[in-house]
Amino acid sequence: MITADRMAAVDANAAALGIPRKQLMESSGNAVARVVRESVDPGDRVVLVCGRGNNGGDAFVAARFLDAYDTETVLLGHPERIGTEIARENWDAIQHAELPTTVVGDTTDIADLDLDDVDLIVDAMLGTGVTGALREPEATAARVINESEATVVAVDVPSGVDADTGTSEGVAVDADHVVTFHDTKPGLADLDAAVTVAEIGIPAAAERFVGPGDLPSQHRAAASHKGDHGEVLVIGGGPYTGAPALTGQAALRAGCDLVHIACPESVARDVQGYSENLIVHALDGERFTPSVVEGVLDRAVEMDGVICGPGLGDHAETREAVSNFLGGFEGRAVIDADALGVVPEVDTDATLVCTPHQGELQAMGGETADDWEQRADLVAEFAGELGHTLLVKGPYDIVADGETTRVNRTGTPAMTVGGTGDVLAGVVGALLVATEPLTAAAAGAYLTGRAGEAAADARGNGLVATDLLDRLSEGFDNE
Ligand SMILES: NC(=O)C1=CN([C@@H]2O[C@H](COP(=O)(O)OP(=O)(O)OC[C@H]3O[C@@H](n4cnc5c(N)ncnc54)[C@H](OP(=O)(O)O)[C@@H]3O)[C@@H](O)[C@H]2O)[C@@H](O)CC1
Ligand SMILES: Nc1ncnc2c1ncn2[C@@H]1O[C@H](COP(=O)(O)OP(=O)(O)O)[C@@H](O)[C@H]1O
Ligand SMILES: [K+]
Repeated sequence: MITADRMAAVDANAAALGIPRKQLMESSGNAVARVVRESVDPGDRVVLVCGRGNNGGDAFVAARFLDAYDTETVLLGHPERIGTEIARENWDAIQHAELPTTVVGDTTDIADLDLDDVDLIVDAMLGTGVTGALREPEATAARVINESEATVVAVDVPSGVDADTGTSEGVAVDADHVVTFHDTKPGLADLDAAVTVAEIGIPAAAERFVGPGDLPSQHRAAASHKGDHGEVLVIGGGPYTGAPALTGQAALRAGCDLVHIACPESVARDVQGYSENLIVHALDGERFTPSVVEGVLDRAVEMDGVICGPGLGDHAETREAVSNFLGGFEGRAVIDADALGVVPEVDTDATLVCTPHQGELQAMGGETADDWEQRADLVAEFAGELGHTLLVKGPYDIVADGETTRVNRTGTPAMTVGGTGDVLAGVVGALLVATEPLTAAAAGAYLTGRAGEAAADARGNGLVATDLLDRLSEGFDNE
């Protein structure tokens, strides 16, 4: 079962693996033709009613595999308005091959569409790209299709039906058979139609490994204003000063508008000294202690997200302070480094993403394995028990929430240098502001690894964590 959004992401991941969309379209069209051939006899009349998107593109391909039949490929709308290059190329191919086609909307009107003596209609007007009720001429075409005696084979989804919900806002094609691709869609379950799930050559890797399709959109409304894109609080520092500053700057580089650092006054000036981009709030004392938790909670509740842990140190007072903080916090937080040990013991209403390396995972009570597939199963199980999302760092990062597991392969051994985990925590914290935990963790691991690769290209094993900061925003240019 796969949703339309997830299908689009998997599509993009397949392309990044070297399986271009046009190849997927070829496989889809071939699969449709195979089902059509099982439903008609040679010489039967087959009409393919096509839209201007890739759903139509699938049928332009299918037409090439149905040359033995009396086919007619009908395009609703002018070829100039075909919306994608791969659909356009497949339309041009059947034109050059002189397969019979009709264009509706210019000279021919949809009402002239004669489907009376047709044996089989391929419904390729709309698939997962439908928005709202069918407009014209698709709506009339759907009615003409439904009134005909022909067998109706729908491409991917019956036109007008929402692939995720199975409902339609207006008229929808009533199909006898649906040929859907790669995996079934939630909206097909209750349809009164036979459903064929066709493999179209998308490898499991496109779903399992994090890819460009898993990155949240970087689109921003022109009318955005300060703070719209995230205000986060880093709770860190104590013995260490670099870690919270790395985390805070990484959160900015991952798109946050405002980053606050709550750190002990003993290191506040040092942390502020790293960057004017950070807003530093000094906490009484030399480490994070229960006495300042109340004030930190008051600030945290104003934020879109929190990153707790970088450089906190593991003093007993600090562990108690983290425990008290999580006991009172109900928002979204990344928990990293020395704060991780507290998570299994504390009862919190917060939505957490924990980012342990394998040693920290074991200290939390989790199990690990050298083989990443075994590790993935162990981490998924532990995430389920914890009730939080885990990002277990390593050569392959394992991201799991107990329901879904993704594996991130980006990164380089040059990233074992200190501070890269602090950068990762900042990236995940920034994404967690506006993205679901699993997606934020998967995308954070992917982007941090990509930045590490870019840094290693330039500096080899001499890369340092700050090299990643400049390269983070480069990774966001997903297509
Ligand atoms: N891995 C995969 O997923 C693969 C997917 N593949 C195939 O791609 C399909 C998705 O393609 P897609 O994204 O181009 O969208 P699609 O369904 O053709 O519709 C877009 C068109 O519909 C139109 N339109 C929209 N709403 C409308 C309305 N209410 N009433 C009327 N028109 C409306 C819209 O017009 P516009 O709004 O742009 O003017 C645009 O022209 C998918 O279902 C599968 O078949 C395969 O090739 C292989 C692998
Ligand atoms: N051997 C490796 N190969 C690829 N990426 C790695 C490797 N070791 C660590 N990384 C990456 O470096 C980042 C920080 O991981 P790690 O060094 O374990 O964290 P920390 O800095 O907290 O110890 C993660 O994004 C991880 O994927
Ligand atoms: K369709």
